[in-house]
Amino acid sequence: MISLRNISKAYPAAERNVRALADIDLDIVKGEIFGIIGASGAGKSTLVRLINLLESPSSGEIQVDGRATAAANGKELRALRRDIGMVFQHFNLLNAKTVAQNIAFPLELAGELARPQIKARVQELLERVGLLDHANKYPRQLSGGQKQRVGIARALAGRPKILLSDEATSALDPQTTQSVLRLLSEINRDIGITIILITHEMDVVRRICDRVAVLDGGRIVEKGAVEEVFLHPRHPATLRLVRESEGDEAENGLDLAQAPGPVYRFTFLGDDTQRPILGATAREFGVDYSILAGRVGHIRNLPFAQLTVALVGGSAFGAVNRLQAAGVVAERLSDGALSVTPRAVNG
Ligand SMILES: Nc1ncnc2c1ncn2[C@@H]1O[C@H](COP(=O)(O)OP(=O)(O)OP(=O)(O)O)[C@@H](O)[C@H]1O
Repeated sequence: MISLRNISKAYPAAERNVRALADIDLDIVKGEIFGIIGASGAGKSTLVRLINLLESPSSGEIQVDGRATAAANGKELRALRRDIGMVFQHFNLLNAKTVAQNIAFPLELAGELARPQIKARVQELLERVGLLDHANKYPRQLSGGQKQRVGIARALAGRPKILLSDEATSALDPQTTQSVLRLLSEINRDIGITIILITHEMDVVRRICDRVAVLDGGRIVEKGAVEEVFLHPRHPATLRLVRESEGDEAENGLDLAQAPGPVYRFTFLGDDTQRPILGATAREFGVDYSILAGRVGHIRNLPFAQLTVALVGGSAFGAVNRLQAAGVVAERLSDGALSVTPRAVNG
């Protein structure tokens, strides 16, 4: 759908060039929701300007739908840009136009549809984003969430192949954020549009993304299925973003040397969270366990539970093996060595 091959971007500066992005390789697949997450200054905005073809990379190649963008002339570039609908953090609505006029605006600019067709399309989009009753209001009469729904409808107006959302929920409160994310997820499901979601919040990624790439210092430091990256972060930048989203300092302050036995982190995903497997295994192998830290929640609609426990007495080895055989991911945290048994996840 869209691929970035060995992309670097440097900005000229007085002393030496600022390198905003380096060695970026990404393949975003048709129909997926792909998250790009990074802290402030990681290079997200630069990446957005490259993906929406407003700037070109210093080196490397960007392809949209198999078409190389570098060689595109003015007309081709405009056509490629129209394949990408943009949703902005601060909505970027025209204040002097109504909701319906804002949504119609890109269609009028494109000049391909007659007035009645535009009207029908706007109506369809208003319904899609739940704003039928607000068509004639002006942006100042809308809540933040409603403004973003207008932004989403406008981005979809020209039937783009990709929706590029740049911090679309960053200006919204948590509840409104959830409803906007739900809308994006429904749109992805219903019309199969590819969504690229740029954010600094792991929570946004956890709620709706299929895959994620973590940007740090202009490089991708980790990428994969959200289940894998969120539950088993390997890079310190990813760990920081996960901890930030969870407000979870528990494992941070853990003194492994003080634990009553070897410490493991067990991860249960999907149906495994419903099975009483931990207690049954502990009984079978005569192992006691004390819970030192934990988190439970959902990744998209998939439940997960992650428990950090010290195993005491009995056959810890046998118990861990049994859990692993049952599909539980076990990571040993004590003795300095972290051994991970990766779980098979989609993607
Ligand atoms: N036009 C520019 N000229 C010079 N340097 C730039 C330019 N745009 C970005 N940079 C530099 O590139 C790096 C990445 O910036 P970018 O704005 O892409 O990060 P970001 O992840 O979007 O940050 P934020 O979340 O704070 O907006 C920074 O060091 C920034 O100072």
